Amino acid sequence: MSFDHRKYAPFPVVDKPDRRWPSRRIEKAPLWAAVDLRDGNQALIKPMNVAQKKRFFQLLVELGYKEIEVGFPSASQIDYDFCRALIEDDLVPDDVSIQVLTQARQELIERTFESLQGAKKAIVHIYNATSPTFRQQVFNVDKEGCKKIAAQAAQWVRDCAAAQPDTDWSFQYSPETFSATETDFAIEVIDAVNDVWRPDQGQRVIINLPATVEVSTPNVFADQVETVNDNIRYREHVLISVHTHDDRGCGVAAAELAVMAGADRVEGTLLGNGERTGNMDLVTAGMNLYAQGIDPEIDFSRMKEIIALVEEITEIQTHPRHPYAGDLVFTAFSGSHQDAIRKCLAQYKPGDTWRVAYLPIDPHDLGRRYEEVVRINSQSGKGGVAHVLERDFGLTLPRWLQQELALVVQQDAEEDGGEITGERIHRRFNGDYLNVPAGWTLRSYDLHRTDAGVKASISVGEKGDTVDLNGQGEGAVGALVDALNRRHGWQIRVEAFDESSLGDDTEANAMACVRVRVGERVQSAVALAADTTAAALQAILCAAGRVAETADVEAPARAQA
Ligand SMILES: CC(=O)SCCNC(=O)CCNC(=O)[C@H](O)C(C)(C)COP(=O)(O)OP(=O)(O)OC[C@H]1O[C@@H](n2cnc3c(N)ncnc32)[C@H](O)[C@@H]1OP(=O)(O)O
Ligand SMILES: CC(C)C(=O)C(=O)O
Ligand SMILES: [Mg+2]
Repeated sequence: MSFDHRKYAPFPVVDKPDRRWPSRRIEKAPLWAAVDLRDGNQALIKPMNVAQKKRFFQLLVELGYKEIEVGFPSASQIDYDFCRALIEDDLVPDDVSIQVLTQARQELIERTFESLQGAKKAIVHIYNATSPTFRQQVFNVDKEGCKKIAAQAAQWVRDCAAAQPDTDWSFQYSPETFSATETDFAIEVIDAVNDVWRPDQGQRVIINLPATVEVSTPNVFADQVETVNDNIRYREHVLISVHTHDDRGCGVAAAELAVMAGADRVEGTLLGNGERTGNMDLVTAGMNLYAQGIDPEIDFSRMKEIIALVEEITEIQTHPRHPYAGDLVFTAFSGSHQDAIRKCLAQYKPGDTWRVAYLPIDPHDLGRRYEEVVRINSQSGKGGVAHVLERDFGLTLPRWLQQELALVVQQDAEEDGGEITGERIHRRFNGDYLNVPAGWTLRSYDLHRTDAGVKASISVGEKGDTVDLNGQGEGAVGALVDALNRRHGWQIRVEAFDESSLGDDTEANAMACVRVRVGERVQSAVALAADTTAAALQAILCAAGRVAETADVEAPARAQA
């Protein structure tokens, strides 16, 4: 059997009874570093060319990222050329630092500094892997040997920087595979690097803690970060950064808990592109803050632009359920969700704190439309159908009619198997309730109030082919019902009747909805008209006409002819 979990060992828990991070809250955005052009790039089937890197860099700058890892210039001519272009064409704003990565090898470090000649400010980022697997199987070094690689490289970096004093240098060190390294050993290595760099003497230093491969639950990573935070030398003089990957699907969670555990800075990529399952997603992490009322300091209102550019350059499509960014993340198909969203949206006023069921943020903030929020399929209920008619066609139906229409729409959806558009619901509504059967159009009406009630003379039919119906009742509707009963020998009972006025932007001013019973037959109808009386009379005529059609009764004017 090859599917055998005994091949794997559990990651050891960290014994840390004094952990403080679980009761902390993130109250401001960390310093973000975008590594799309390096870590994201090294994961692409087709790595970026210089022109693509320029466009991506420009977007990152415009969004608000201040530290951007632009490549691995000692490894690739494109990355080298890109660095030169950024510097020589003066493409880096004064408040933005470019960052470059290199292995802890002298010739590579020297070439890296060469690529940065003339930069106003830059971050040189060195790494070596520190975990037992790497020490034993990849580098074949003991702990001392591993520490020496790091300290030696730190020295080369310091020397190279000293030779280019016009640049404002930051130094960054990553104990690669930190999360799989014994934490006390990682601290030893970090201390050895900082003993060379001396952040306490004014050198800006970033200590970046990578979950190169995510190997544990995020709480374990947070414990590791808090341990480093509490025990490294020069802590108050260095920035602690985290760089998480998403192998277990928790890259963002691990970074968030790490910030609670003391990290000042977070590295990631837009939409999470990166090696294997990806890097920590800057969009999700930033928007998670935003949804808690914290300024992410990045402009995600340009979400459509972010998605378009990332998709074009990475040639990777965004999952429709991708947090905040996917096509479907603001869409509810299920009935109870739609009902709750509709009720909350109706109560929400601009300026209120956002409290809308099932929508963690306002879709408008990311350039999305409320039109996408409620979409109808067989999982939908009356609330959703009503919402679509209200939203797209300005029609607010009474509850009993919502229920009736929703059943019909659900049948359509079940037969169809997919989504039912707003237009189709509207067509169904018109066909089943609103369209007037031939010969049953209200032409005019004349009402006389007497002591006995209302006497009505109602002209019905089509142009040039009308008849007057005369009846008496408590009101106009009663009088029409009386007239129809006399004419057809029916006993019409009005079971439900609702009328409402419509918005200013509609031709009709009033809507009436009726449900009548004629013997065993129940029929609902709706009418839109210039006034409420006309709407009520037309709705009754429409319902009567539908009953007549199925009972083989002629329309009044035709019967007369
Ligand atoms: C987790 C990360 O994302 S780390 C970044 C990874 N990104 C990349 O590797 C992309 C760019 N890299 C490259 O193009 C190449 O690896 C280069 C140009 C940097 C180096 O290429 P090469 O010299 O051919 O070596 P190769 O790629 O095979 O690297 C392996 C050698 O580097 C050593 N090495 C690997 N990482 C490091 C490091 N961080 N510091 C020092 N030495 C290292 C290995 O021990 C091995 O040495 P050996 O040849 O003596 O056994
Ligand atoms: C080089 C480091 C920071 C890295 O990308 C990783 O460990 O994932
Ligand atoms: Mg990485």
